[in-house]
This record gives sequence, structure tokens and C-alpha cells, in this order.
Amino acid sequence: MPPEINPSLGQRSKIIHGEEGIITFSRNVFLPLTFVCQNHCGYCTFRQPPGTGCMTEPHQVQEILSKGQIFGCTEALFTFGERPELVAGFQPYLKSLGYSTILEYCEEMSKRALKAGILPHTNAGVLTSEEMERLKPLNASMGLMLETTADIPAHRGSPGKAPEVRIEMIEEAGRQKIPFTTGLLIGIGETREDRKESLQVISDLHRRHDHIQEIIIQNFCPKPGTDMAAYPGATTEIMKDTISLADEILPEDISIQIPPNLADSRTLLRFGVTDLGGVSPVTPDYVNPEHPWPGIEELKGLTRGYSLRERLCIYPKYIRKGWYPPGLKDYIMRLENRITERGMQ
Ligand SMILES: O=c1nc2n(C[C@H](O)[C@H](O)[C@H](O)CO)c3cc(O)ccc3cc-2c(=O)[nH]1
Ligand SMILES: C[C@H]1O[C@@H](n2cnc3c(N)ncnc32)[C@H](O)[C@@H]1O
Ligand code: MET
Ligand code: SF4
Repeated sequence: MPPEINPSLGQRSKIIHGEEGIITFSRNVFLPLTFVCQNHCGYCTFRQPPGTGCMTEPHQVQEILSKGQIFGCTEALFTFGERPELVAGFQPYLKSLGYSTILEYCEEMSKRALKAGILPHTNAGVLTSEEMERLKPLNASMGLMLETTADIPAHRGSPGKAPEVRIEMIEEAGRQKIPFTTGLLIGIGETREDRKESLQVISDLHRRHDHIQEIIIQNFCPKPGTDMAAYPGATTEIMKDTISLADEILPEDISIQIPPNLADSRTLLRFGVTDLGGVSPVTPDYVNPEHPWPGIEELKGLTRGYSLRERLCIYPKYIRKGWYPPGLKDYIMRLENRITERGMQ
């Protein structure tokens, strides 16, 4: 274990991966199905109104999946606008592709991902329990950022960002035994006390259901042209402090993820980070397109002194617990073998 590592990173990594000093990442394809969204978050440039190019069409999805297959990707991250059907003018775009709901579209594209040997992980914003039940047989894991438990101006136009709504979905994922990713967005107007509260809420959800596999500590990146263009964004100091709080507050079987394209990962690693999330060799980070993802060689450089290891979107603990749909078992086992073999090369 490199000397600069916080001793508790040793411990967290040991509990999650069986060894000290392991930093993981997932080889994924970032796949936005639509940019249309019911919410108006003050920090977001991903969202687009209904219009030409507001959907990723099936042939485009197929092309991305085929490329992902060539690059050896194991995860299709379906991340898109929340409840687009509630936005006036969206339906014709969905109908023109032959689908009646965005969920149906997501199901069909998840099937295509599996055909390409890639595991779906959906983060579609807030879903109902029925919607989660429908996606569950096709998804190895799911996600929803809590963002913050605080009531902040950035979320004034976003009913789906009400903390109680997000907490209820995360709770329901626990009842359904879905391995789950959540996280905080840092620097959007919340205080340090709010961050502590958010971490405490996630810990409590996990203590009730044992389903939180990782938490993303994501630094807000201000975008020109938005209401929050003049906000400072989250500094490395604030990120350090939040990661330390996360390490203190969160149960030790939850992995702590930071995005390697947004944060000063090299500096932050030693404060308790155990994961660098998904890196997509095929598509850009559509949420932060000005920040390209590092390649695998760059990740190796960033994690010098640690052991970089590939993981699937479902963590080993949940594979051991059998928390996956029966139909996904063969896909998961095959990919586990593949990443283990790659790791030994
Ligand atoms: O690279 C990113 N990955 C994001 N991920 C994905 C993550 O990096 C991996 O896909 C997961 O670790 C699953 O392997 C999210 C996943 C969620 O479920 C919820 C939110 C996010 C947000 C991001 C993000 O902004 N950028
Ligand atoms: C997919 C996730 O991306 C995050 N997200 C949205 N906008 C930004 C931004 N400007 N900077 C950093 N992260 C952002 C939110 O946390 C969302 O849930
Ligand atoms: N719109 C969803 C949310 O904010 C998915 C991620 S942002 C593209 O939760
Ligand atoms: S962050 Fe997600 S929910 Fe908020 S406006 Fe952007 S796409 Fe919609």
C-alpha cells in the first residue's frame, strides 16, 4: 500500500475488493436516449427542448453499442432526461421511432445492449416502482443521484429533484433488491451541514436495505450560458473535505467514486476514494462535454502506487448475494471472467 494512502482507504478497499489500495473503474458506453427532460436544473446544459436531434435513434444506439463491443465495454450507461413525456411536443419524436413510452424504448435498447454482450445500467432520473420492476430484468444495476437533501434555488424548476422524491425512489430500489448507485453533486448552493445530512440519509437507506454499492461525489462544473455560470464550482479543498466526510459517515462496504474527467483525482485519491466510475471510450460525457474522459493508460498514470482494477456495473458483493435477474447470470459470469483475464495480462 503506498505510504500516502489514508489508512481507512485500505480498509474500505479491503472490504469491497478483498485487498488494500485497489481503485476500480468501469469500461462503459455513455448512452443518452433523449435530451428532453421535465426538470430545469440551474446547472445543466444536457437538457434540450423537443426538436431535431432530441433523441438518440435506434440505429445510433446500435452503432454506439457495436463500437462499445469492439472496445470491450461491459456497461451501457443509459442516462437521459427525466419524464420527457411530460414535456409538450415530445411525443411525436418518440412515436416516430415506433415507441409509446420512453421506458419501452429503454427496455428495447437494454435488450440490444445485452445482445452486444454489454450490461445495462439505467439512470433515467426518477422512476415509479412499476417502472423499476419493468426495467429490473434487463438491468444489472441502476442509479439516481440524490444530489443534495437541501432545498436550493438550482432545483426550483425541478420537481424530480425534491429530496423526498429521490429518497423514496432509492428506498424502493432497496425494497426491490436492485444494486444501486447514488451520489452528491457538490457546489450547487448546499452547505457543509447539508452534505453531512445527505451522506447520513444515504447511510440510513443502506442500513435498511443493504443495496447502495457506490456513491459518486461529483463536483459541479459551471457552464457558460446557464443561471449558475458565475458560481465558483466545487474546489479541490471542498472535494477533499466531502470525501473525508463520506469516508467517516458511510458504511465501509459502499465504494466512494469520483469522476476522473472532472475532479483532481490524483490529489483526491488518498482521502478515501475507491473508484473512478465509468469511462467511455466511444461517446463523450454528454453532461460535461468540455471534459473528455481519460483513456486507460491515463487512468494507470493517475493511480500510480495503487492497483487499478476493472469492475462491472454490478459490484462483486451483489454478484455473491445473487442480486441480479436470472436472465443476466450468464452475461455477468462471462464478463467477470473477461475482466479477470484482462487484469492478469
Ligand atoms: O461519467 C459519469 N458517470 C456517471 N455515472 C456513471 C458511473 O460512472 C458508472 O456508470 C457507475 O459507476 C456504474 O458502473 C452515473 C451513474 C449514475 O447511476 C448516476 C449518475 C451518474 C453520473 C455520472 C456522470 O455524471 N458522469
Ligand atoms: C448525471 C449527473 O450529472 C450531474 N450534473 C449535471 N450537471 C452538471 C454540471 N454542470 N457539473 C457536474 N455535474 C453535473 C448531476 O449530478 C446528474 O445527476
Ligand atoms: N436527468 C436525470 C437526473 O438528473 C439523469 C441524469 S442528468 C442527464 O437524475
Ligand atoms: S440534470 Fe438531469 S434532471 Fe436536471 S435538467 Fe439536466 S437532465 Fe434534467
